[in-house]
Amino acid sequence: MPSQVSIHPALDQGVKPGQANFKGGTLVCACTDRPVKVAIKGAIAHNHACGCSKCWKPAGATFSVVAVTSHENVTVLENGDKLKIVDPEALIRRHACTKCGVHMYGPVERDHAFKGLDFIHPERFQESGWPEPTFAAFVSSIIETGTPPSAMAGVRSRLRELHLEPYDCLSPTLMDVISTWVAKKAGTLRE
Ligand SMILES: N[C@@H](CCC(=O)N[C@@H](CSCO)C(=O)NCC(=O)O)C(=O)O
Ligand SMILES: [Zn+2]
Ligand SMILES: [Zn+2]
Repeated sequence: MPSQVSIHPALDQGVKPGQANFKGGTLVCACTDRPVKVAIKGAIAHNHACGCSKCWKPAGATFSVVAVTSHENVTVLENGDKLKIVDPEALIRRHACTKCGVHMYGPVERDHAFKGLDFIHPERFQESGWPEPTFAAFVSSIIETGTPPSAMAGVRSRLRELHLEPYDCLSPTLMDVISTWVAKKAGTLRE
């Protein structure tokens, strides 16, 4: 009997594997009139489901689907006048469509392990074949947007069923990248 817990409309029927040779495409917002279009010329990485309150999610989703790409891969193609930065002080400077609310790209410009990367939502690619999410991040954060703590065991169990290992921050790989960067900057790690 499949679980009734909903993670994201694009994942609830099973996570569809992407194509290894996916090299980008065009992200399109949800507007029917003058949609914002953003070209991503290159691979995307670290695709994951994110439970944080800041990432854009479609209606009905508990988690977002979010990945990174190099900033140099990102070009606004059409209707960029509709974009506005959600929170200029945030690490991820999410550029959202002011009409439909979809976040189109979010560069990290600050001195940080992720500097030079942009966060994007692969479900907005007009092309298919983007690499599937491989883990779930900030799972406990869904409580902040209204999921009752009593539902968390079911959510984590459903994520594991979908092969999206749940973490309450980022994946160990990404947390190691951040800590390595911090340690090198502090001079506690020299390798
Ligand atoms: N509990 C908070 C967590 C918000 C948070 O730290 N989000 C992460 C992950 S976003 C994509 O994986 C983050 O790095 N945020 C940086 C930023 O938002 O600028 C909440 O739910 O709000
Ligand atoms: Zn829009
Ligand atoms: Zn997030």
